[in-house]
Amino acid sequence: SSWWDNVEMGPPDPIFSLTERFKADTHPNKVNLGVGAYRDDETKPFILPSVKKAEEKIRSKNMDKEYSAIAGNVEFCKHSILLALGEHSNIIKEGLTTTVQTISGTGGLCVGGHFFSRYFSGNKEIYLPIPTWGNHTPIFTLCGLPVKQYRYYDPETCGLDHNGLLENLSKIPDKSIILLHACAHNPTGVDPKPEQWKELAELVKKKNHFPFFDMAYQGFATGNLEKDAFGLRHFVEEGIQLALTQSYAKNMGLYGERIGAFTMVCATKDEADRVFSQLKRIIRPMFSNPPIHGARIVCEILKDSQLTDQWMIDIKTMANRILSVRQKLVDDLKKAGSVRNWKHITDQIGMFCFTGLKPDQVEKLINDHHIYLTKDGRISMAGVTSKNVEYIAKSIHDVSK
Ligand SMILES: Cc1[nH+]cc(COP(=O)(O)O)c(/C=N/[C@@H](CC(=O)O)C(=O)O)c1O
Repeated sequence: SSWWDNVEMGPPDPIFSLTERFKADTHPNKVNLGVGAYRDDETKPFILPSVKKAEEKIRSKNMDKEYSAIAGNVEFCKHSILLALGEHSNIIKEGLTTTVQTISGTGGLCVGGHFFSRYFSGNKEIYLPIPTWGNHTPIFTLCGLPVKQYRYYDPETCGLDHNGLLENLSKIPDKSIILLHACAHNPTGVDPKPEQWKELAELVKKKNHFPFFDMAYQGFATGNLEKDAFGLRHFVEEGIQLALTQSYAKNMGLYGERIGAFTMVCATKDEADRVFSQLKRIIRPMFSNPPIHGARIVCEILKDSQLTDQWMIDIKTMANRILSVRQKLVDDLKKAGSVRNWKHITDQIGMFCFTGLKPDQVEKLINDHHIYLTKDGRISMAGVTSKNVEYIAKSIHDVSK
């Protein structure tokens, strides 16, 4: 027998395996609506003009390749929490937040998950929305945090199950950890409205739950950084302590640079210092210190108002293209003869659309029409362009009539 006889073949990742299947497909009309990565109208990856300018500046500085600090680039961490909470945030001024640089959003969730698993004194279970991003459960399971679920999406209305959400979170044990998508919920594209965020904050305060915000799409949902951070900032204004991860993969197109941040909002400066010291003790054995290039790009953009303005334009370019193809897809579905109600395609926001297609219909889309999407019927709107939208509409109509 050999050493690794006991190792079974693992199942393919639901999201990343789609890209592999798409690449292997030679059909001329193939379309990739799988991974949540922005594509321009030519289905090409998009390097933001603001990122190109930032990299030119970095290149001209001939910077070294020395190790980053364990907690990452200090300037990057400062800019990140200011971006999330706003320039006028009191808790930042009072030193109540502590931020570390992480391996993108996934890394932030993992560092945070390990911290909760090691130190949380409340109900050590993390509640994830139904449905949620496919990697949330594996991440927190890896961290040794038991995963539970709370009602979030209403398949009947293709909208938020607001009453179910409140009722569910009022019934679970006090002081539970609640994972919240800050904006552009993945996979449903359904976000709470401001009034619903306010009701949720009331409940969280009453139950003394601990929110863990996952903000992987700030700016991408509505094209507006402040609007997309409404829920997060309202919770902070209500005095709720919380954890936050940020990712620059989508809103700066820095997917492969793996640049993100984890922040803990604390009760006192002293608590923030102690939490910071223990976050570093999780990071050091995990990846020692984070990559330098992505942090430098983010710093160049966020510290220079001209580059920040350009970034705002770039974000609007992406958000607006996605908004336009949402409408076009609904129009083309009608043209194709579909009589179903596809209103949710334009009601939903951010990168994804939760079509409501069932697994057998998804399989037909992949096998008969060479259109790749995840089993749960999620499509990444970024893969839809003015050139393939009619084909996609006809194909969806064909499998759903
Ligand atoms: C909600 C959410 N949180 C965190 C991440 C992590 O992204 P990172 O690149 O680690 O910063 C993603 C990525 N989602 C897309 C890509 C992926 O699955 O990794 C997706 O859902 O397609 C999310 O959708």
